[in-house]
Amino acid sequence: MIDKKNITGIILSGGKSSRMGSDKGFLMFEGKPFVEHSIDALKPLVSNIIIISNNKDYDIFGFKRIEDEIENTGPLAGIYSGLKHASTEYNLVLSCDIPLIKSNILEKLVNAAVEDYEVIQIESGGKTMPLIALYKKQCEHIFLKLLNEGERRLQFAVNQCNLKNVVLNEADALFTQNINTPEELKAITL
Ligand SMILES: Nc1nc2c(ncn2[C@@H]2O[C@H](COP(=O)(O)OP(=O)(O)OP(=O)(O)O)[C@@H](O)[C@H]2O)c(=O)[nH]1
Repeated sequence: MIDKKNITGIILSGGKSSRMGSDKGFLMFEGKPFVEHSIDALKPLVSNIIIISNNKDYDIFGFKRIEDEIENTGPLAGIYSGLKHASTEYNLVLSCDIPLIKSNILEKLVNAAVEDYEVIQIESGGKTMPLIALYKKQCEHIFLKLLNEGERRLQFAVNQCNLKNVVLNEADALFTQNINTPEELKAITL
């Protein structure tokens, strides 16, 4: 397993949250803001955490916050900013809208990094999840090239890398649910 000193946690907390109507990272679940669930899942596995957001409110969590290098361009640009500022070879990237996430799911990504993959992503219920994934820092170069060409699609960009999927069983898949709408929020808090 990779030593945690070689892994940075990168949390994406930008974007428009247009479907939710308010910044998803600050929605509450089980007494904690969503973003804190991502922070807590990362903590045992990484040596430091960077939050990628233009919202200064995220400074209350006490981690380094990086603003998007390229604004309003979606998660691909957010990951690019994170990888550019990270100083470790490996980087665990998480969105801020997966409040059920747990460290043992992320550990599966770290344990899979035995060969020379550039990206290792979760596959859950037949869906690939590049926002629950381990990225090598070197991906920043291909991502910048694609962004400069006008590319915005994260999965397209990830598919250009040497890629492995870690397939979750049905029980583990529950922990990767992402919450985009008030209805989805209501459903998990019932
Ligand atoms: N730093 C950064 N993060 C982003 C950006 N766009 C989306 N994200 C993050 O990427 C994850 C997935 O975002 P989406 O749900 O696809 O997009 P969104 O803009 O947050 O929400 P919608 O407007 O409802 O699509 C979330 O954690 C967002 O915070 C961006 O431009 N910059």
